[in-house]
Amino acid sequence: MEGRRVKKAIIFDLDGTLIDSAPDIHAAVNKTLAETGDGELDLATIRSFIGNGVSVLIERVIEARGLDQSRHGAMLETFLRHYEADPATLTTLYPGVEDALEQFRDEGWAMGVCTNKPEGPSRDILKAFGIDHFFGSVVGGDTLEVNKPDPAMALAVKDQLGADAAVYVGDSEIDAECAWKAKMRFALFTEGYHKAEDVDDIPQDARFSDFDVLVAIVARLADELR
Ligand SMILES: O=C(O)COP(=O)(O)O
Ligand SMILES: [Mg+2]
Repeated sequence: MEGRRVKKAIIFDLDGTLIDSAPDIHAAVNKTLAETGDGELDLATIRSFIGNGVSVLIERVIEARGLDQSRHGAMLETFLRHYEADPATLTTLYPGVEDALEQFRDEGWAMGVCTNKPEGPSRDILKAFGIDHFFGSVVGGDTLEVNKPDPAMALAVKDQLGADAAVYVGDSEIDAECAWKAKMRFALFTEGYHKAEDVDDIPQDARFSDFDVLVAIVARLADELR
Protein backbone atom coordinates (compact mmCIF):
# COMPACT_ATOMS: atom_id res chain seq x y z
CA MET A 1 0.00 0.00 0.00
CA GLU A 2 1.32 3.43 -0.87
CA GLY A 3 2.07 5.60 2.21
CA ARG A 4 0.39 8.96 2.74
CA ARG A 5 2.26 11.71 0.90
CA VAL A 6 4.18 13.95 3.33
CA LYS A 7 3.15 17.58 2.99
CA LYS A 8 6.25 19.74 3.00
CA ALA A 9 6.56 23.45 3.58
CA ILE A 10 9.14 26.20 3.29
CA ILE A 11 9.24 28.74 6.09
CA PHE A 12 10.92 32.07 5.33
CA ASP A 13 12.30 34.66 7.68
CA LEU A 14 11.49 38.20 6.44
CA ASP A 15 14.02 40.94 7.37
CA GLY A 16 17.39 40.18 5.80
CA THR A 17 16.03 37.12 3.99
CA LEU A 18 13.23 38.05 1.58
CA ILE A 19 13.61 41.81 1.99
CA ASP A 20 16.38 44.30 2.67
CA SER A 21 14.30 46.31 5.12
CA ALA A 22 17.05 48.00 7.12
CA PRO A 23 16.77 51.36 5.25
CA ASP A 24 13.09 51.85 6.27
CA ILE A 25 13.75 50.66 9.83
CA HIS A 26 16.70 53.07 9.95
CA ALA A 27 14.53 55.95 8.68
CA ALA A 28 11.82 55.28 11.28
CA VAL A 29 14.41 55.09 14.09
CA ASN A 30 15.91 58.42 13.07
CA LYS A 31 12.46 60.06 12.81
CA THR A 32 11.83 58.78 16.35
CA LEU A 33 15.11 60.18 17.68
CA ALA A 34 14.56 63.47 15.81
CA GLU A 35 11.19 64.07 17.53
CA THR A 36 12.96 64.43 20.88
CA GLY A 37 16.26 65.88 19.61
CA ASP A 38 18.17 62.71 20.49
CA GLY A 39 20.47 62.65 17.46
CA GLU A 40 20.67 59.87 14.92
CA LEU A 41 22.26 56.50 14.20
CA ASP A 42 23.80 55.25 10.96
CA LEU A 43 22.41 52.49 8.75
CA ALA A 44 25.10 49.91 9.59
CA THR A 45 24.41 50.34 13.31
CA ILE A 46 20.67 49.90 12.84
CA ARG A 47 21.22 46.89 10.58
CA SER A 48 23.21 45.25 13.38
CA PHE A 49 20.28 45.83 15.78
CA ILE A 50 17.73 43.92 13.65
CA GLY A 51 16.73 40.35 14.37
CA ASN A 52 15.17 40.11 17.81
CA GLY A 53 12.09 42.22 17.06
CA VAL A 54 11.14 45.85 17.55
CA SER A 55 11.22 45.91 21.35
CA VAL A 56 14.86 44.76 21.45
CA LEU A 57 15.68 47.11 18.54
CA ILE A 58 14.48 50.10 20.59
CA GLU A 59 16.37 48.86 23.68
CA ARG A 60 19.55 48.82 21.58
CA VAL A 61 18.82 52.27 20.10
CA ILE A 62 18.35 53.70 23.60
CA GLU A 63 21.61 52.12 24.76
CA ALA A 64 23.54 53.31 21.68
CA ARG A 65 22.35 56.91 22.19
CA GLY A 66 23.06 56.77 25.96
CA LEU A 67 19.40 57.42 26.81
CA ASP A 68 17.32 56.06 29.69
CA GLN A 69 15.48 52.75 29.24
CA SER A 70 12.51 54.31 31.08
CA ARG A 71 11.74 55.94 27.72
CA HIS A 72 11.38 52.54 26.02
CA GLY A 73 7.57 52.40 25.92
CA ALA A 74 7.15 55.88 24.46
CA MET A 75 9.96 55.43 21.94
CA LEU A 76 8.63 52.06 20.78
CA GLU A 77 5.23 53.61 20.21
CA THR A 78 6.75 56.50 18.23
CA PHE A 79 8.91 54.13 16.20
CA LEU A 80 5.91 51.95 15.30
CA ARG A 81 3.89 55.01 14.29
CA HIS A 82 6.61 56.05 11.85
CA TYR A 83 7.40 52.54 10.62
CA GLU A 84 3.78 51.48 10.10
CA ALA A 85 3.10 54.72 8.19
CA ASP A 86 5.95 54.02 5.77
CA PRO A 87 7.28 50.43 5.93
CA ALA A 88 8.25 49.76 2.31
CA THR A 89 9.46 52.89 0.49
CA LEU A 90 13.21 52.26 0.92
CA THR A 91 12.89 48.49 1.28
CA THR A 92 13.79 46.12 -1.58
CA LEU A 93 13.20 42.46 -2.34
CA TYR A 94 16.50 40.61 -2.65
CA PRO A 95 17.26 39.71 -6.28
CA GLY A 96 15.65 36.48 -7.45
CA VAL A 97 13.17 36.24 -4.56
CA GLU A 98 10.05 36.53 -6.70
CA ASP A 99 11.25 33.98 -9.29
CA ALA A 100 12.17 31.53 -6.53
CA LEU A 101 8.75 31.92 -4.86
CA GLU A 102 7.03 31.35 -8.21
CA GLN A 103 9.06 28.23 -8.81
CA PHE A 104 8.32 26.87 -5.33
CA ARG A 105 4.62 27.56 -5.84
CA ASP A 106 4.67 25.79 -9.20
CA GLU A 107 6.34 22.81 -7.51
CA GLY A 108 3.47 22.70 -5.01
CA TRP A 109 5.27 23.84 -1.88
CA ALA A 110 3.26 25.37 0.96
CA MET A 111 5.01 28.57 2.09
CA GLY A 112 4.89 30.73 5.18
CA VAL A 113 6.66 33.66 6.84
CA CYS A 114 8.08 33.54 10.36
CA THR A 115 9.37 36.97 11.41
CA ASN A 116 10.11 38.85 14.62
CA LYS A 117 8.76 41.99 12.88
CA PRO A 118 5.18 42.73 14.04
CA GLU A 119 2.57 40.96 11.91
CA GLY A 120 0.79 44.13 10.67
CA PRO A 121 3.72 45.82 8.92
CA SER A 122 4.98 42.39 7.79
CA ARG A 123 1.71 41.76 5.95
CA ASP A 124 1.69 45.34 4.58
CA ILE A 125 5.21 44.89 3.17
CA LEU A 126 4.39 41.53 1.56
CA LYS A 127 1.36 43.20 -0.06
CA ALA A 128 3.37 46.24 -1.17
CA PHE A 129 5.72 43.92 -3.09
CA GLY A 130 2.83 41.84 -4.44
CA ILE A 131 4.12 38.61 -2.87
CA ASP A 132 1.54 38.15 -0.07
CA HIS A 133 -0.41 35.59 -2.13
CA PHE A 134 2.47 33.10 -1.94
CA PHE A 135 2.14 32.66 1.80
CA GLY A 136 -0.48 30.56 3.56
CA SER A 137 0.70 31.71 6.98
CA VAL A 138 2.39 34.80 8.42
CA VAL A 139 3.46 34.69 12.06
CA GLY A 140 5.00 37.93 13.38
CA GLY A 141 6.75 39.09 16.52
CA ASP A 142 3.45 40.07 18.16
CA THR A 143 1.38 37.10 16.94
CA LEU A 144 2.25 34.76 19.83
CA GLU A 145 3.42 35.33 23.39
CA VAL A 146 6.98 34.43 22.37
CA ASN A 147 9.55 35.51 19.77
CA LYS A 148 12.18 33.61 17.78
CA PRO A 149 14.40 31.79 18.67
CA ASP A 150 11.48 30.16 20.47
CA PRO A 151 10.50 27.35 18.10
CA ALA A 152 6.79 27.95 18.78
CA MET A 153 6.75 30.56 15.99
CA ALA A 154 8.10 28.24 13.29
CA LEU A 155 5.92 25.39 14.54
CA ALA A 156 2.84 27.65 14.38
CA VAL A 157 3.61 28.47 10.73
CA LYS A 158 4.08 24.78 9.95
CA ASP A 159 0.77 23.93 11.67
CA GLN A 160 -1.14 26.72 9.91
CA LEU A 161 0.17 25.37 6.60
CA GLY A 162 -0.95 21.87 7.57
CA ALA A 163 2.56 20.61 6.85
CA ASP A 164 4.25 17.52 8.27
CA ALA A 165 7.79 18.80 7.77
CA ALA A 166 9.47 22.04 6.79
CA VAL A 167 12.66 23.60 5.52
CA TYR A 168 13.44 26.92 7.19
CA VAL A 169 15.20 29.71 5.25
CA GLY A 170 16.67 32.60 7.26
CA ASP A 171 19.55 35.03 7.60
CA SER A 172 20.59 34.99 11.23
CA GLU A 173 21.77 33.07 14.27
CA ILE A 174 18.26 33.56 15.68
CA ASP A 175 16.75 31.70 12.72
CA ALA A 176 19.36 28.94 12.95
CA GLU A 177 18.49 28.40 16.62
CA CYS A 178 14.75 28.55 15.96
CA ALA A 179 15.00 26.00 13.12
CA TRP A 180 17.18 23.67 15.19
CA LYS A 181 14.77 23.81 18.14
CA ALA A 182 11.83 23.21 15.79
CA LYS A 183 13.71 20.24 14.24
CA MET A 184 13.68 21.78 10.76
CA ARG A 185 16.42 21.76 8.14
CA PHE A 186 17.98 25.25 7.88
CA ALA A 187 19.25 27.09 4.79
CA LEU A 188 21.21 30.26 5.62
CA PHE A 189 21.00 33.31 3.32
CA THR A 190 24.44 34.88 3.78
CA GLU A 191 23.60 38.37 2.44
CA GLY A 192 21.31 39.34 5.32
CA TYR A 193 21.87 40.62 8.85
CA HIS A 194 23.79 37.92 10.73
CA LYS A 195 26.25 38.86 13.48
CA ALA A 196 28.95 36.18 13.07
CA GLU A 197 32.16 37.27 11.30
CA ASP A 198 32.40 33.82 9.78
CA VAL A 199 29.20 32.23 8.43
CA ASP A 200 30.68 28.80 9.24
CA ASP A 201 30.01 29.67 12.87
CA ILE A 202 26.24 29.69 12.24
CA PRO A 203 24.72 26.18 12.44
CA GLN A 204 23.28 25.34 9.02
CA ASP A 205 22.40 22.50 6.68
CA ALA A 206 23.12 24.63 3.60
CA ARG A 207 23.86 28.23 2.69
CA PHE A 208 23.34 30.46 -0.31
CA SER A 209 24.03 34.02 -1.40
CA ASP A 210 21.81 33.97 -4.49
CA PHE A 211 18.14 32.96 -4.62
CA ASP A 212 18.72 31.28 -7.98
CA VAL A 213 20.38 28.37 -6.20
CA LEU A 214 17.83 28.09 -3.37
CA VAL A 215 15.48 25.93 -5.42
CA ALA A 216 18.14 23.22 -5.78
CA ILE A 217 19.14 23.52 -2.12
CA VAL A 218 15.57 23.14 -0.90
CA ALA A 219 15.06 20.12 -3.16
CA ARG A 220 18.11 18.46 -1.59
CA LEU A 221 17.11 19.31 1.99
CA ALA A 222 13.55 18.18 1.32
CA ASP A 223 14.81 14.74 0.30
CA GLU A 224 16.14 14.40 3.83
CA LEU A 225 12.76 15.29 5.39
CA ARG A 226 10.52 12.55 6.73
O1 LIG B 1 12.25 42.68 13.12
C1 LIG B 1 13.28 42.06 13.45
O2 LIG B 1 14.03 42.40 14.37
C2 LIG B 1 13.67 40.82 12.70
O3 LIG B 1 12.82 40.39 11.72
P1 LIG B 1 13.09 38.96 11.06
O4 LIG B 1 12.74 37.95 12.10
O5 LIG B 1 12.16 38.98 9.88
O6 LIG B 1 14.54 38.90 10.65
MG1 LIG C 1 16.08 38.09 9.54
